[in-house]
Amino acid sequence: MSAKIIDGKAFAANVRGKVADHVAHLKEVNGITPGLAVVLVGEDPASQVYVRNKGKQTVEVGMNSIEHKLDASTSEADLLALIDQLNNDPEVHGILCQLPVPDHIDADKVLAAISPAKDVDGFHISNVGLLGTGQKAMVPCTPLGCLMMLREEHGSLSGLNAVVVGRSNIVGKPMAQLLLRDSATVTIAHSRTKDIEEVCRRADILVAAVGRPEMITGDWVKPGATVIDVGINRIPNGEKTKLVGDVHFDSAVEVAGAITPVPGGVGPMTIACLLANTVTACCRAHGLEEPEGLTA
Ligand SMILES: Nc1nc2c(c(=O)[nH]1)N[C@@H](CN(C=O)c1ccc(C(=O)N[C@@H](CCC(=O)O)C(=O)O)cc1)CN2
Repeated sequence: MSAKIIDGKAFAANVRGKVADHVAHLKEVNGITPGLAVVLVGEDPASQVYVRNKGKQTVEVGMNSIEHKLDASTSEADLLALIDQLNNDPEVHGILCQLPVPDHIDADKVLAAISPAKDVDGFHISNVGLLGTGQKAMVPCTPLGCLMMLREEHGSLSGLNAVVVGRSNIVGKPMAQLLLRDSATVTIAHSRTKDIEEVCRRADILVAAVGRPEMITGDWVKPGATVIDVGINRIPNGEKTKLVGDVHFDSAVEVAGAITPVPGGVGPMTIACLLANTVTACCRAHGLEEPEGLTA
């Protein structure tokens, strides 16, 4: 039997709708318009597309979009000065620096310079610590999107066996923390994990965030499991290229109970959750009630 396909595009549209409703409420009742500042350094083509989409969707939900596109040769000091300026701008509620940054810039330094309260990517060490200790944090967008889809699929995640394949700071580790927070039994698997196929086969929830095209095949999947594919890999396809996940979709779809496709699964949720985090940051900054269903 074929799995249910989780429609990330539709899910993301729904999240954006909720964000837009809350933004309208903030404007009408409180006279506040949330503002998101996005900083891009250099001309990486994929980053340019992501930043363009972030700006477009920010405006579509009624928020202010502030874009800073800097030359690839921008010095680290100049970038840090810009972040300092944005940290001190009361019109800016969320700040992010698009990753990756050019090699001469230390990404960790940049992330540490963003005010934790405006860190809508949830990458600042303070937010990492708050999430890890179960406190109110800004949560990284991609794992937050995965969590929203899993909650919708399962209701409660309590007691379910969740396996996260991948241990990156941006996806794998925060994903594991979020699953733990929802009382799942969590395993993080990675390139050194012994019998990784067997570990994956025990998962009721399998999150693939390893960055290796189609590594996880159907025989790694427990029948009926929910498979969330975070991978975005461009591979050759004849004369052209195509986008695939970390999961071999055609075999996994025959075994799983529900599965996210690539494209159109987790990806669209990343920007939707960025907008959700921005409205959350704005509410927190002004001591206002946070929107329901848009945070972890
Ligand atoms: N500061 C940040 N940098 C990066 C992040 C991030 O969350 N914060 N994540 C990625 C890039 N990213 C957003 O920034 C992102 C990636 C993918 C998608 C998406 O919608 N993907 C589509 C396919 C797109 C395509 O055709 O290429 C999908 O999966 O359906 C949105 C946002 C790295 N940098």
